[in-house]
Amino acid sequence: MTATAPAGPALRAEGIAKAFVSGKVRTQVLDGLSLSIEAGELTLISGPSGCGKSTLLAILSGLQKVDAGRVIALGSELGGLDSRALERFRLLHTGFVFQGFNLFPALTGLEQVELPLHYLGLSSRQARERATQSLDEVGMTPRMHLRPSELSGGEKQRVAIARALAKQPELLFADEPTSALDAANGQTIIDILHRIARTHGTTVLCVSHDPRLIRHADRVLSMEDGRILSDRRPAPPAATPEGTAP
Ligand SMILES: Nc1ncnc2c1ncn2[C@@H]1O[C@H](COP(=O)(O)OP(=O)(O)OP(=O)(O)O)[C@@H](O)[C@H]1O
Repeated sequence: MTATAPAGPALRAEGIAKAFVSGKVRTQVLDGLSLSIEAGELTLISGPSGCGKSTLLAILSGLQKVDAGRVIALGSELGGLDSRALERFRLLHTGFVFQGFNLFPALTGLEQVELPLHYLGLSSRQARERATQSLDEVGMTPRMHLRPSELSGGEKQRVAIARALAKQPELLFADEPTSALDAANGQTIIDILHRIARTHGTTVLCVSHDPRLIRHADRVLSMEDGRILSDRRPAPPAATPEGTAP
């Protein structure tokens, strides 16, 4: 399977629907939602709790299946891939950053980042090179030999971002990446995500309540009740004089 750089949007959803059934209760989370996500941009999906943001992200990243509609990622229709091909697509082309970091307690930062690179078939030397480069990019070189229990929340999230980044994915998904962090650490994570979109041309799709993210996003989609209510492009943050807080 190949996923060539698409001429159009990096990600497209067409009329997607998703419901969850628990006992006799059926919750229609998404009902005919369509959107296009442009390549190389940081797109933020915001909206109140329970409106379906995480479900949408899980569907667009191939983690969950739709009941109806289509998702086209990098030119491949995800619904047309069998589970093996879908797994391979996710391995080769996507990275995921979670609110709770999802790091292995027993592994150092460097080992966490190297692990998926072995699955990609890189040699130990190549994996080490790429992992150290990614950790350097998120400012974690001095602490890359520490385990999660020895790292702050912000540092753990930076390791998780380095792990996603080291795969050099075209698509990077982030689900509430700053919600477990204080203001300063949250800001660092936002800056890193923004820089990844800018310097690597990665398509970054981020779900968040965090209003600080809005002015750093190229585009903000506001969701409510499983629908996109607004689609806007915030003005880029104004340059601040050196030494003043942004
Ligand atoms: N696996 C599931 N089984 C049953 N219901 C689910 C499941 N996953 C999500 N839901 C329901 O779907 C709705 C949307 O959930 P989702 O997590 O997508 O919302 P969200 O906008 O990301 O919320 P939050 O901002 O609080 O994380 C909620 O009512 C939730 O309870």
